[in-house]
Amino acid sequence: MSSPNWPISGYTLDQRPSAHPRQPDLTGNLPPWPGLREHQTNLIHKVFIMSLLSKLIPVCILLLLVPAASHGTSGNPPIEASYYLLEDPGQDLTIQQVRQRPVADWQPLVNLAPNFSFSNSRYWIKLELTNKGEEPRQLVLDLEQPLQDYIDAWYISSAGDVLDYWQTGDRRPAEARPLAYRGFAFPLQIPGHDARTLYLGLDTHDGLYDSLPLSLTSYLEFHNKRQIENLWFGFCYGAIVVLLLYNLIIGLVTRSGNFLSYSLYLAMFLLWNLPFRGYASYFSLPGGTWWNNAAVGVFSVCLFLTLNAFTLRFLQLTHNAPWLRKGLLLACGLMLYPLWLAIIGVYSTTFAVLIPIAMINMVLILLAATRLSLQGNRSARIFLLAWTLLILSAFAYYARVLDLLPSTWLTENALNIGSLVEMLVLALALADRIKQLERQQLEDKTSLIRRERELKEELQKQVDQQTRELREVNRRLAQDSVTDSLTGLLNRRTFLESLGNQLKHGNRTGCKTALIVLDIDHFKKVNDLYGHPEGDRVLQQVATLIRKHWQRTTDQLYRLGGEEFGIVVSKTPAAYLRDKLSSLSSSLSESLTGPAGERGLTVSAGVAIIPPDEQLSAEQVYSLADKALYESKVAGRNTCRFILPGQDSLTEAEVPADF
Ligand SMILES: Nc1nc2c(ncn2[C@@H]2O[C@H](COP(=O)(O)OP(=O)(O)OP(=O)(O)O)[C@@H](O)[C@H]2O)c(=O)[nH]1
Repeated sequence: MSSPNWPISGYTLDQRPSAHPRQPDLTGNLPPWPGLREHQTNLIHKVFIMSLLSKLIPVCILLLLVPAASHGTSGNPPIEASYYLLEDPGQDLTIQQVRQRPVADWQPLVNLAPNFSFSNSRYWIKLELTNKGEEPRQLVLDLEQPLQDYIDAWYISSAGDVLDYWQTGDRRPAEARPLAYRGFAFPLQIPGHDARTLYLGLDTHDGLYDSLPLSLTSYLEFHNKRQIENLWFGFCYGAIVVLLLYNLIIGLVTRSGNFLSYSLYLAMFLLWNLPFRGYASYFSLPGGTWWNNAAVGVFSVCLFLTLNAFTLRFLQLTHNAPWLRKGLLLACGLMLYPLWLAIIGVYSTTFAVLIPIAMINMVLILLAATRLSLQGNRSARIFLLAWTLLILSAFAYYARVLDLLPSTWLTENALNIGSLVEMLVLALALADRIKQLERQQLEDKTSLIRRERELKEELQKQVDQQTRELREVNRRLAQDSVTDSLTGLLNRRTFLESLGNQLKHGNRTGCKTALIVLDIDHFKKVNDLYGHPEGDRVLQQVATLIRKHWQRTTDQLYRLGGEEFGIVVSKTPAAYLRDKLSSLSSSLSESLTGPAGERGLTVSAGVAIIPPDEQLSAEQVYSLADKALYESKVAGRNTCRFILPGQDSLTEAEVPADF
């Protein structure tokens, strides 16, 4: 494989070019460098766009198989490279002064990923290269930090001539970059058995440095690494875009706040990550350098705001952990200040304020997820897993930067992998939440059906019970409507109807029917002498005695009104009735006593006996009995008269024995 010829231009320090010119090489031939650069640009663009669209899993598998590009040079014989660092607190050293500084002022740079963090100093890095071999070598010094604001680079020959000079950095136009690359890479050619020195002057907009990982590789290694890196980033971004669209569509269709806030979080991640990783520099917007720097701060804040919105909804903190919810809302409020700082372009202070708030914010989120996980919340456990994976990947990434872990493909891309896995696990958590909701809905529905059935059964029981009670009430009402409340005997309401029925029954069956009408003698006196309540008591006593004497189920006992009682009997001979009445009369005279114990209350009776062939109405029969009663009263009371239809009444003695 042939390597491109690299230019060696003979600029002196006084002939510093404003850009990096391409001059004929030592043999007088024009090098292919500018064309190569365009070729690289096109290639990287194509690869980036294609990989964004492709999102193919096999690419990922392929990447897993590719070993990481090693730091330093490869091949034989070796290139000797020494790094030195010089701090310029006053920012007033010129390149001439820097070059003249004694060796003792330079500190060997042991860690090839120095991080000056918040500092207003200017820093100088000197790279001394020696080619021990005979062949010329084409190398690239890769400064994999897309956010470095200003970089001035001088490439000096062993004779002290300036061979190349670049002014670049993310606050300078992307076209000024030595290589079309999201970071900053400096092409360095060194002839055989010769030495070169590269000076890098590093400065910031307002005093914030990020880690500056330096690596020296051959051009081919650099090129391969960048291609793979772009494929990998394209895959990650593509996957996130797919996730974003998928969740956004679900969120819009279902109007679910969980999906919408998660989509917003993904969108903010993309908007933050593109400038943060240096890919935004590919999009040549007017004022792009300003936008890219502002976007890192603005979308960092937006990332946390949308993350909090998602966390609040997903973990249902309003209900599950109200005080952590308040904490996150407070963090959101505080973040508005760095958001404003980022918008007005105060870059360093933006992050000086944002970083502590963001750290507290993350602790609150982890606290909430841990707390709910310990309470058995399944969604919180998946959420916690997602964040744990991201944090582990961040540790792996920074451990590599600090040389605590070896530089492998995995550790170099740990942050990307972690972010992607975190988002996938969060998407899984959302899917799981839907499953849980469905299960919950099914359980709710089942329990609702069960409860409905129970309620129906309960209602049916109540209806049955109330129906029974209603029937009982109706029965009692019906009973009460035909019962005399004082004596408990049947009242006059159904008397005539029942007597009529009995007469018809006697007609049909050939049985005699008898109606006895009893009346207490001189009852008025009882009331007058002892009072109405005592009169009531006497009426009850009479009713009790009547019940005792007439116990057959077919006997119908009535209180016809006042002190008058009626007894309807069937199939009973007159002699038997006479004996019964005689017994009743004796019992009455013995039992009916006044309050002072005096005896002598008597009753008179009239008995109408109706043979079965008689067609008399109930009224006629009652008139007959009443007539007989009247005759008893006229006869002096305390006696009984029997009467048959169409005949005169008979005394007890006149009643024939076989009648
Ligand atoms: N304590 C009480 N008295 C009643 C009730 N119904 C009617 N009486 C009374 O019964 C008495 C009936 O009086 P009368 O019709 O003159 O009959 P009597 O006094 O029994 O006289 P003779 O029937 O002719 O023997 C009246 O004083 C009525 O007020 C009742 O439910 N309770």
